Amino acid sequence: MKPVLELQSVSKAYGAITVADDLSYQLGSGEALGVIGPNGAGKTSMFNLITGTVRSDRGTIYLNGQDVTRHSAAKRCRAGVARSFQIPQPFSRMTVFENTLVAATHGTQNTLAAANAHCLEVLELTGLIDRANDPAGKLTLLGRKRLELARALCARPQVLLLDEIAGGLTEKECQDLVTTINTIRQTGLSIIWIEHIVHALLSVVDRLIVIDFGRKIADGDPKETMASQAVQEIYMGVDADG
Ligand SMILES: Nc1ncnc2c1ncn2[C@@H]1O[C@H](COP(=O)(O)OP(=O)(O)OP(=O)(O)O)[C@@H](O)[C@H]1O
Repeated sequence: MKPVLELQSVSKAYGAITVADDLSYQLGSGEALGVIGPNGAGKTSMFNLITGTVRSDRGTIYLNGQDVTRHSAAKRCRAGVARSFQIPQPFSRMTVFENTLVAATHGTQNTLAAANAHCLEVLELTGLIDRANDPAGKLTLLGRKRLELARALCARPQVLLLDEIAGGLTEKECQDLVTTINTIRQTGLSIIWIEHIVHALLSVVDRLIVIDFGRKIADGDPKETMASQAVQEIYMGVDADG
C-alpha cells in the first residue's frame, strides 16, 4: 500500500544548526507514529517542513505519492496535512466554535453548512461541545489543547501532526486526552505525535522514531525502540561501548 506521507532525505539547517539531517521515513495509512528526541533535536522543525511553513534545503516530501515539497502551507493543508501547535494560540476572543469554523472554512473546500455541521461533530469528538459558545481565551490548558486538536481535525486531514499535545497536563488530564486521541485513531486517520510524555505516547502509537541533532537514529516497535541502545545513549548517557 502507498504511504500517505513520505520524507526522502529531507535536510534543513539554520546556519550551523542542523534541524533535519537526511531524514527519511514513511507513514502508512492509518498508522500512528510516535516521535521522541531531546530538546532542540529538530522535532518541531520536522513538522514545519512537513506542513510547509519552512522549506527544506534538500530532499522530497510526498503526500499520497504526490511531491508537495514546493507546495505552500495552505495547499498542503487543503491536500490533507494538519497540525496542532506545542503552545496553543487560539483566537482568544472568538468562541470555541468560531475557532473551529476558521479551520473548517479555510482548511477545506467545505460549504458553510457542511463546515458548521463538521465543527459540531469535531467538538463532540474532542469533548468541547459544552464549551462551544465560550470565548476560547477562557479555556483551561486542557481545553486549549483540545481546541488545538479540534482545529486540526476541522481541516479534515489525512495526516494529523500532534506537537507535544500532552505537555503541561496533569496525569488525569493526560489520560483523558489519550482516550480522545485513541478514539480519533479508530477513524483511520494517520497520525504523527511528538511527545516527551512517553507513557502517553506508547499507549497510542504503533511505531516510534527517535531524532537527535535532526537525524533519525532509531525507528521501529515502540517498546523495542525505547529499550534500544540509541535511546539509552541519548537519554541516559550510556555509552555505545558500554
Ligand atoms: N527559525 C529558526 N532559526 C534558527 N534556529 C532555529 C529556528 N527554528 C528552530 N531553530 C533551532 O533549531 C533547533 C531545533 O528546534 P526544534 O524546535 O525543531 O526542536 P525540538 O526537537 O522540537 O525541541 P523541543 O523538544 O524542545 O520542542 C533548536 O536549536 C532551535 O533553537
